[in-house]
Amino acid sequence: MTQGVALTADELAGVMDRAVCLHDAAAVNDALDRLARDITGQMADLRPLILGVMTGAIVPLGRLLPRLDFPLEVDYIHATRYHKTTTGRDLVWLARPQTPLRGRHVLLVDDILDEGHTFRGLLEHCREEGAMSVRTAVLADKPNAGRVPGLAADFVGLTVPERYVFGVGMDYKGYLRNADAIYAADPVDED
Ligand SMILES: O=P(O)(O)OC[C@H]1O[C@H](OP(=O)(O)OP(=O)(O)O)[C@H](O)[C@@H]1O
Ligand SMILES: Nc1nc2[nH]cnc2c(=O)[nH]1
Repeated sequence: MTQGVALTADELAGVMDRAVCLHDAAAVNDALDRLARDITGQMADLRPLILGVMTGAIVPLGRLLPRLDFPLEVDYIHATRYHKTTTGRDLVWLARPQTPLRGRHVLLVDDILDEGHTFRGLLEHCREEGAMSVRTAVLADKPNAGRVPGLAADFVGLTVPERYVFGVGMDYKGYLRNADAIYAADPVDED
């Protein structure tokens, strides 16, 4: 697998300085509250299996779970197509969930929906494994003309423009997932 570029603290500080804040920490909190309310409304009685899509889901899922006050199980699924870069390629599977999916109501949680190839592959996998239903939740939705036709998330926190975004789980070349707001990288940093 492609390794991330070793960026220095100065280089990362430059990326942050040039970036534009799209959704600040308060807006992200509100979006997580809304997501939790919507998910609860539809899934509270389904004893769902929630699958975090690693690695990006780690922050939004970790913040969503304490907001969900009903019986649920959590596992993870790991597939990547950006490999710590800013350009998507083929979906590479790194881990399949250990929990059997047969007969389960599954909720896939990810940080961002962009072209949709990741969700398409994961939805296919869950259905092949016999899930009774599969829903999708994302913190950030990036509508674009390259989207897999007909693919949309069931639960969306925020919308972002067609820029490379990072923060709240989303990486910039493997870094900055820990930023507590959602930023758009400057075009000079997008290569
Ligand atoms: O809709 P798509 O165009 O398929 O892109 C969305 C996917 O891209 C990112 O994952 P990435 O492959 O970068 O792995 P990561 O979660 O480790 O950052 C993100 O976490 C989504 O899973
Ligand atoms: N971090 C990050 N990951 C993505 N995966 C697909 N699009 C994006 C994006 O804009 N940012």
